[in-house]
Amino acid sequence: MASMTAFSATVGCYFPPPTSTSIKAPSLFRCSSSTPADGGSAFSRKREAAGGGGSREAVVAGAATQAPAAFVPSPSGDADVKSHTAWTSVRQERWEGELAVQGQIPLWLSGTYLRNGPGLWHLGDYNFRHLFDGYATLVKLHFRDGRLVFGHRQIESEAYKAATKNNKLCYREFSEVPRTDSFLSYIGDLANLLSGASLTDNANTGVVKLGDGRVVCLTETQKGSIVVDPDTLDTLGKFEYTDSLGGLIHSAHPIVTESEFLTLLPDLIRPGYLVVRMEPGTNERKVVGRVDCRGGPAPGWVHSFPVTEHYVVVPEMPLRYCAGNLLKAEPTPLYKFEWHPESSAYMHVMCKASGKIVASVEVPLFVTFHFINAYEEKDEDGRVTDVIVDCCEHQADTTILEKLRLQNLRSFTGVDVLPDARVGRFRIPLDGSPNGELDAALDPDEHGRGMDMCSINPAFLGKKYRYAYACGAERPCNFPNTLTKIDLMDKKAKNWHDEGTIPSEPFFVARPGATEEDDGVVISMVSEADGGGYAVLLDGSTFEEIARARFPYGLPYGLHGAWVPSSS
Ligand SMILES: CC(=O)/C=C/C=C(C)/C=C/C1=C(C)CCCC1(C)C
Ligand SMILES: CC(/C=C/C=O)=C\C=C\C=O
Ligand SMILES: [Fe+2]
Repeated sequence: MASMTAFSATVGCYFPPPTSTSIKAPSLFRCSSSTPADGGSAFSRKREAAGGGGSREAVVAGAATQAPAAFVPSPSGDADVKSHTAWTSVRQERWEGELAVQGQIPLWLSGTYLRNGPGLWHLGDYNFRHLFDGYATLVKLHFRDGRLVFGHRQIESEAYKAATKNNKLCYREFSEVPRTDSFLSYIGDLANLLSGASLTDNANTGVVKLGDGRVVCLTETQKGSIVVDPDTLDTLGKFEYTDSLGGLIHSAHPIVTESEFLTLLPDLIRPGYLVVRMEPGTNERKVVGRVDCRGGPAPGWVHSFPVTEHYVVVPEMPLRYCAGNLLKAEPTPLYKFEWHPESSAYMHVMCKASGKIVASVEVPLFVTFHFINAYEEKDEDGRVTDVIVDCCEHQADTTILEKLRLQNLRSFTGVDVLPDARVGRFRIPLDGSPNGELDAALDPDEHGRGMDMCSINPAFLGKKYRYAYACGAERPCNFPNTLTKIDLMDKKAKNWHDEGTIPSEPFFVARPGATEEDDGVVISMVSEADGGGYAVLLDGSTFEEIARARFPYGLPYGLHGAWVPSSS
């Protein structure tokens, strides 16, 4: 599709032609109190020339030009290698406006797609190390009557506000730790470190719509649960858990439906996990049950976990939390985690109704961030014999964590460096057998041996399903760069690819009234190499592109999204 050169001015504002380099915001659209005290000055362009990879203009909204390319040094120190837009900090704190659409947005698509992710990776001249360190950038695509309004805004976590006010890191992020002097001056004493007071609340991983309508941005620290307004993207305040379950961390990916919010609380003191459930309209989690770890000095990392109709599956991955690493100032090779192959890997199956463990099996070693789905398999008498669990599996290789370092992401030279991944399918027997199986659900070459950032039709959560949408690889690459529809029945994949771009997680939205599993659209936001970007809509069934809308400037890579349907 040809790209558009003009943008609509009906909702937001006029964009000057992309060649312009000036940014002048109409005062109407200037940020108000949310603008960091030091405004643009804390984010000087000097850093780009110095190889920072960040690109942050004066903090304005409502007016934009094509983003200037940011320069980062190549591994050899050559300053000519441009940082891909996906790994370049968001250029301004917020923007909102209507986009010109090429193609057809289905008229039934009415609501807001929200996407969250780490979008600001520097403070002044200081550059963060890891993709997961960035301050949260929340993006919306509001669809109505075939039209599209786009907006983005930084989430005003305590960590973000303190960092922008003081122009330095004040809380512990995924890999970044404040320097002792600034840390002590801001936070206080060591007790605050142990109590979790110094942990980040930077809600940069995902966003969920609770059954009661509240929209919450999340990360892996419990304090990083932040309520936002899905229309204005305003930060409304902390989501406070009113129970007394304690703990500091939880899974980044709760299972959220109209009727419940289920999550896992890893217990680092007495290695295990609490499975907890929260009813819509409340802030109180109740314990469903507890799983004790079978191996290792600590629980395995639970970035996500799967459920079936009747069971919660608790994965015990050999990539385990490490309390020692948590306290270290410098990042270790696996950050806050440690790889313990000797501890083996396990899958525990808990009955949702009783909290009882119905199976606990040893499985082959595995590494995953994201479980795709799970379901119960029955025999001819209707008895459940096995639980099937699918995930984006990194071939039991932890190097993917290192590949997500910004320096590595920014230094793609055309050499293929993305480690292989596959759709890993676990079979967990419920007959008391001690072992479960793990195999590829389809030939990984179908999707270029890249596999992550998945979604399914939410009506098939926990049920036998056929289709998954995810990012695969068109090699050579250093990061998944295709949108891929996986057919788990035919064991085939269909791939969409736009050379040089990085698309974010393909998010499936079902057509209201649909009877086929893949009747709907798939939404993704695409970052181009040189400062541009666009939203793309694919038909969920044919996987053909049906619409695209250019952004005024490209956005950094974002992680996970949610759909908030229009209320009328
Ligand atoms: C963005 C993403 O996918 C994961 C983010 C994970 C984060 C921010 C984890 C943070 C943590 C700490 C700040 C200390 C405790 C351990 C851990 C949960 C890893
Ligand atoms: C970006 C990512 C994990 C994000 C967690 O929320 C994984 C990418 C894996 C690449 O193959
Ligand atoms: Fe995730």
